[in-house]
Amino acid sequence: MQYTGTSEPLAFATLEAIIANIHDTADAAFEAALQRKLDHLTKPLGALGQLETLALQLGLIQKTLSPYLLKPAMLLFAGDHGITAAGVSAYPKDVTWQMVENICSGGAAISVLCVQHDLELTVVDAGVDHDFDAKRRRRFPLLDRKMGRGTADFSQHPAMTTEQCLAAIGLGMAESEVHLQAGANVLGFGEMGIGNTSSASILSHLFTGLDLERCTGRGTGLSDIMLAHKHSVLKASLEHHEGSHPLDANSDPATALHLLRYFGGFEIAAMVGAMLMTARHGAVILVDGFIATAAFLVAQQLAPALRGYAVFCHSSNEQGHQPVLDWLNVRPLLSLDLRLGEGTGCALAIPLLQSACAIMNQMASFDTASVSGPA
Ligand SMILES: Cc1cc2ncn([C@H]3O[C@H](COP(=O)(O)O)[C@@H](O)[C@H]3O)c2cc1C
Ligand SMILES: O=C(O)c1cccnc1
Repeated sequence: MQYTGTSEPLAFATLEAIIANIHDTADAAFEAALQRKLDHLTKPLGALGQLETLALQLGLIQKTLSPYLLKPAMLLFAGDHGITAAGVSAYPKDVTWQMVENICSGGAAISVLCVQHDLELTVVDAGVDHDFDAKRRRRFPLLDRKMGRGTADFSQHPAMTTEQCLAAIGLGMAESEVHLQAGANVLGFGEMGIGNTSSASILSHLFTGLDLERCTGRGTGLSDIMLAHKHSVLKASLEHHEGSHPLDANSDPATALHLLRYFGGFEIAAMVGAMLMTARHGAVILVDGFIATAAFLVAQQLAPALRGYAVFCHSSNEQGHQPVLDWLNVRPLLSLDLRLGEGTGCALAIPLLQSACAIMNQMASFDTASVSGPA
């Protein structure tokens, strides 16, 4: 594939190489072996429902009949969004950096859930418009990897330059690789960035073909009037850039990158890279809510084999998430009416992954337990 206009051919070549090394998890013979093992466990056929589907997926990813979780970790990418100037969020932009500090101090939902579920949490400043105090002692590490001080306002300009977009993808790859090389075989990705449901709405619309209106929700809690305003801003932004990008998001990888650059964010691009690298290492990708799913749509367009590695953790209450999940034809593990992001759905799904492994590794079979199988 060719991506014209980049001054970083090396980064793009690296991206291509990583994509080329994401192997399809599909393996009919091995899947049959996993299914046989599940069917011989002491329970009626299929009685553990979605847990069985999950166990099977983990087995296929790890190519083992005895899947396991190793060093599960959460990477949370933060970035600011120029589109906030158009009044698309119920909260001020400063909440991004304030929440980054709160997350690192242990006070945010994701901080608490990571402690509860024994997940290593790393926060990455991918482009927050704030000078963090590098000397401050924090409970969770904050990595300074700024790609800029917030993206450009995409109602006027592309959100990122090509270089920034590729660099942000590279950042996500590098930070996830740190954990993958240390042995982690499951990574969850969170985000913090006031205004980022706007990016996610446009990307969801472009990559699925669902109506923009269906993909545009209240985010942090917009009123009806503010929601209508957000929709009109997003619609006008698309019209403003019409002609500068191909209409069909699914035509080729270069187009996918182009659209990510125009309407994405630093933290979303970093998630794209992190998801790709995780699959490249044969590890499990935990997909959180609406924003993470938008990143997944981009990443999947770049590497269709990514799909097999992704566990969709929950269905967000953000309008647009369930339709996108339906479009992807995936069934998420949880439905808790969350609408937060931060990776909270990933953390909450961890016990289910542990249970899926436990049934495969610890349940008796009809033979070993001398229990009669189906009549
Ligand atoms: C206090 C607070 C904590 C959050 N944690 C995640 N988000 C979530 O809300 C933001 C997206 O919504 P919108 O597009 O409407 O701005 C993102 O930062 C997302 O992570 C939060 C939002 C707030 C206000
Ligand atoms: O589902 C999400 O990821 C989400 C929803 C609302 C606000 N922030 C994130």
